[in-house]
Amino acid sequence: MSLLPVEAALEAILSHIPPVVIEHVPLKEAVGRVLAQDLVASHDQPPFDASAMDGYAVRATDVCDDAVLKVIGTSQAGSGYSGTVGPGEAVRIFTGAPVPRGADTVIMQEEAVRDGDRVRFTAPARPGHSVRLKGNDFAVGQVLVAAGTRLTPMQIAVAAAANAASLAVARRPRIALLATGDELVLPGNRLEPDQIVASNSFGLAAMLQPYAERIVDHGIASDDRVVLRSRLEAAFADAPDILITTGGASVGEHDLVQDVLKDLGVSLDFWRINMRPGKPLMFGTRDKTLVFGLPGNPVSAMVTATAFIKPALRAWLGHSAAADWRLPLASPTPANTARRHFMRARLVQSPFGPAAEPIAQTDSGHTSSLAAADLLIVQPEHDPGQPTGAVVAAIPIDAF
Ligand SMILES: Nc1nc2c(c(=O)[nH]1)N[C@H]1C(S)=C(S)[C@@H](COP(=O)(O)OP(=O)(O)OC[C@H]3O[C@@H](n4cnc5c(N)ncnc54)[C@H](O)[C@@H]3O)O[C@H]1N2
Ligand code: MOO
Repeated sequence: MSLLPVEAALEAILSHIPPVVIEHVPLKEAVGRVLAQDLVASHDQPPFDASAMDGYAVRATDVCDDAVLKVIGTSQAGSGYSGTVGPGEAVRIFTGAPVPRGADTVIMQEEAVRDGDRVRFTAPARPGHSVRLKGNDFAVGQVLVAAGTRLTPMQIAVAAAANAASLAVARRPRIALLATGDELVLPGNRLEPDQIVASNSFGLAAMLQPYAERIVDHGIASDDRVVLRSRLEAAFADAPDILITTGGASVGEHDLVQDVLKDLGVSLDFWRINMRPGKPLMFGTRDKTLVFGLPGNPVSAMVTATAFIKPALRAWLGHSAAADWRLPLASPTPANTARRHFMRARLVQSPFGPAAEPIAQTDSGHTSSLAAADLLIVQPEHDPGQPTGAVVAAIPIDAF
């Protein structure tokens, strides 16, 4: 049976992503959200020519050898000097205060000798020095943060400086999770023989939380058609934007998820994707809900979520596509098969900078090696294997 290339599956998924929906959130809640409209400056910053130092505002041409100027007033932050600095005059000024009319330069107080209302300077005036010109930081109409940016604390600060009390960000999807499998029990229980602790929904919820308005974990459904149907109906009743199942995606008699999703009206593709780990993947839609059926093997579930669901969520939020990293190998990779390999690897510091150290483990049930990984090296189909130092593509596991 021929396997679907990774790109083809991703393209098919992305074709179902709805347009970004804008919502406005207070600045205090905006960090980590994806900006949906350019943040454009509506005022000049600084709004006036401002002093960068505590000192004296002067006309630079007045400050020559032995010149003594008359101090005619004070300009403080929040309370500027309303007059004009004329020839032979200076204004005492503080950091952030408006530079008064007539003055073009500020000389810091360490270079001034004050005597009553007179001041002279021990250093020459440099015209324009220590003056932050109006609009020097940003000017009206300037795009400060582009739509599609995931907001950092620095960008929240510039948005506040630009007088924005709220920001237009992308509405985040509501995500529902359902694990399937008779053998599964929740963490914290005593294990009976044949039981396995359900880990997928926990890993997925943690992975997807930064993208989601809400994640509802619908728990575990047994491999029973009636039970599975009612659990899926309950999950759909909430009208989630995205429903993710894990397990039951393969070809065994107990792999019922596909049938039941179809019974429930999901228009579903069942793909066998040319990748490892993570060959079986279901994708479909029901009304406005996108449905992902991930394989049950824990490494396959997390890797398919990284390769398909994270890009889908970035697109959902209008976030500019994340570029894979390019990193040198810290040790060689073995030859690949015909399937693209998302190879576990550590990020290590080599004498030449960061490098990818491949992890040999490839079992799709081996969770501890995935937990030790920082990266998934994306090894092309049929790759002959690469030597130490070869530059390879890698997905940083913890990146947005
Ligand atoms: N004859 C074939 N068998 C299998 C094929 C195949 O092509 N032909 N594909 C294999 C591949 S590849 C994968 S991946 C798995 C996918 O199987 P399912 O999606 O049906 O997953 P299950 O059988 O339900 O579970 C597999 C494995 O993972 C454990 N599991 C399931 N859910 C969880 C969970 N929530 N938390 C932790 N662990 C979970 C489960 O106990 C099994 O050990 O099929 C292969 N077989
Ligand atoms: O999806 Mo599977 O990982 O190749 O065991």
